[in-house]
Amino acid sequence: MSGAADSEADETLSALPQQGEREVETTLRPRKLAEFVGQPRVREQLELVLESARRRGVPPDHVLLSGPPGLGKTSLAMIIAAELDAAIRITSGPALERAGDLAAMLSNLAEGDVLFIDEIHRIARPAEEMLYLAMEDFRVDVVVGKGPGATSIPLEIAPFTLVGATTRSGALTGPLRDRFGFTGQMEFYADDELDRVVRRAAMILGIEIDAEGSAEIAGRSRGTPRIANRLLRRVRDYAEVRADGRITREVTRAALEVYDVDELGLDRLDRAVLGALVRSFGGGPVGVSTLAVAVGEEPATVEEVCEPYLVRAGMLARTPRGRVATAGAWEHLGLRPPPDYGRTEQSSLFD
Ligand SMILES: Nc1ncnc2c1ncn2[C@@H]1O[C@H](COP(=O)(O)OP(=O)(O)OP(=O)(O)O)[C@@H](O)[C@H]1O
Ligand SMILES: [Mg+2]
Repeated sequence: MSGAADSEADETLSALPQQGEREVETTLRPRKLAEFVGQPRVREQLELVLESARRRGVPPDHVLLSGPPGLGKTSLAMIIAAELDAAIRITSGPALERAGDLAAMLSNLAEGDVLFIDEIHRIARPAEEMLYLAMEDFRVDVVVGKGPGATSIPLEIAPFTLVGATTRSGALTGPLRDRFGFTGQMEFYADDELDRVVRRAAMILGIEIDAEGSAEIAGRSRGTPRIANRLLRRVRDYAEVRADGRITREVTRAALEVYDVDELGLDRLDRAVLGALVRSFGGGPVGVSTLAVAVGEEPATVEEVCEPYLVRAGMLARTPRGRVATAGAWEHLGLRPPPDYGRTEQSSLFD
């Protein structure tokens, strides 16, 4: 496999948004809860939260949306605002470096607005502390002046609903987490749900696709709508250039062969992680930082982007002592696990 093919596959399968993808993502974003495919639990819970608030005529409790990239957290945040007929103000944890930035946003909110903070686990400490009071009492303390003469002026803000999104709810501090009235835990999508995502996107983009074609794309999308939509566009390219424009199973298979997407939808990084785990560490257990160094990646990327799907695909187990490859991982790499594998130290770790 050449390096170029590697990086291409990498981008095709990354759950993170790629350059220039924002626009098409906006086109494909569901606008209403009813249009939002999958996540039946979160959807039902949210429906109740929103409907009850609507009936009482108050802004709903603050909502935290948690889950791996590309599962629809931003889409849901916008849907929440749309369902409430409310304006949405959008910012992100890294953008709120100074408490003053947050104070300005908060004091500009109108009653019932939705404030969406993406990557809320990356919010700086002073802004986070300001958020506590804002979430609880709809108040901010603005500090005026410096040194001994500084005074703090309490400022009322309009009742609003905070929607936070995070790929790492574990990285949130307890006090912040406790101030959300509802946490929606986003799960990976089932194949039939992704199939609906693909068919919906094909319709919006005017792509002709048959049932087998969309099922094939769905099955290789790592449980992630963002990847499903991206694979659809890459298969569309192939269909237009090398076939008659229509997406069938054969066209999909041939296209994904070109893009180096395997049947499980694993990408270069996934395979590198599994490969290192199996070949360099005998299947583990090994710490995530060590594993990340072995594949030349940030531990956070391995942990947040790569691992959740490997765990779900039954390739990797997270244990208190480190990461462990399952027998299935060896087999997926075309290797045979050692004869006693799974019956020795690792087996007790799978529990
Ligand atoms: N339930 C869904 N139904 C249809 N399309 C969806 C759904 N969820 C996500 N998508 C599609 O996937 C794309 C990515 O979703 P979104 O940006 O909401 O994910 P995210 O969880 O916010 O990702 P990140 O963690 O990277 O911010 C959207 O543009 C949308 O087209
Ligand atoms: Mg998002």
